[in-house]
Amino acid sequence: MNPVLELSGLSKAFGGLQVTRGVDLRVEQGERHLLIGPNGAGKTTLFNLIAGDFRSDSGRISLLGRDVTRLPTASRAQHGLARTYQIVTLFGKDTLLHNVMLALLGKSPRRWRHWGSLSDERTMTARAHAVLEAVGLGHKAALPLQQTSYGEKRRLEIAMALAQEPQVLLLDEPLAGLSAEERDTIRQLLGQIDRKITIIMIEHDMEVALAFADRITLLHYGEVILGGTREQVVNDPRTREIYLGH
Ligand SMILES: Nc1ncnc2c1ncn2[C@@H]1O[C@H](COP(=O)(O)OP(=O)(O)OP(=O)(O)O)[C@@H](O)[C@H]1O
Repeated sequence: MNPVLELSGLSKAFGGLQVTRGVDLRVEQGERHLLIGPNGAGKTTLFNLIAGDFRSDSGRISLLGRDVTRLPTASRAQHGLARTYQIVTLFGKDTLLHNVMLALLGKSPRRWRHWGSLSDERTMTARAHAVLEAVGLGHKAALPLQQTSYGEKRRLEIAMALAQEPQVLLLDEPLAGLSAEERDTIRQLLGQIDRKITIIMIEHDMEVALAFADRITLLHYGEVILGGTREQVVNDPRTREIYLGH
């Protein structure tokens, strides 16, 4: 099978600090792939390289069989990649509905024009409502975002990424800072995402993350230490030594 995402020899340094070291990674269609590693291992940097927020110094990124190494972030999104960020990056004064509509517009070529016809607008509004319903926020559509809880914002972020109908979704610590109840809501939400969408996730909550993952890659000092099935990586002594044991 062809991988949906393939990284070959990817490297990145910030000044003298080498944070990504010759990373090779293959992710197959529909896979739930977990990136683990101690703080500072370079996980978020790898997401930034994949999404195009940072430019790699060397190596190659192939998305759905296409070389996207030199493409800007927006083009990668057009080619099927969506991500959420570790820090909530939404428009606080705007309603939940408008936030989702902005995400929908981000995917649409209409973005750079004015609104199209009234029926276009109706379709867009209906889709935004459907996306909010899917993450259990339908009843809050008209509320300004700043009146929602942190957990709801994190759910909205996932909704906005899904609204773009990605083929590959990057989730950066979707459970960070959430209560046990909110974590459970996100866990269920993640479990409901269509298997056609490939997901790569960074997450430190091992209980949820391990239940979710098919395959795991362990990073340390920017380098892939090992990758394999969940069982292979969990049972490897290096995982305990470098990550789980700390
Ligand atoms: N824009 C930047 N400029 C300089 N150094 C950076 C930049 N972004 C990340 N780094 C450094 O790169 C290293 C890896 O950081 P990164 O955030 O990728 O790690 P991480 O594995 O995601 O960590 P965490 O689990 O704490 O989120 C760190 O030493 C960090 O300080």
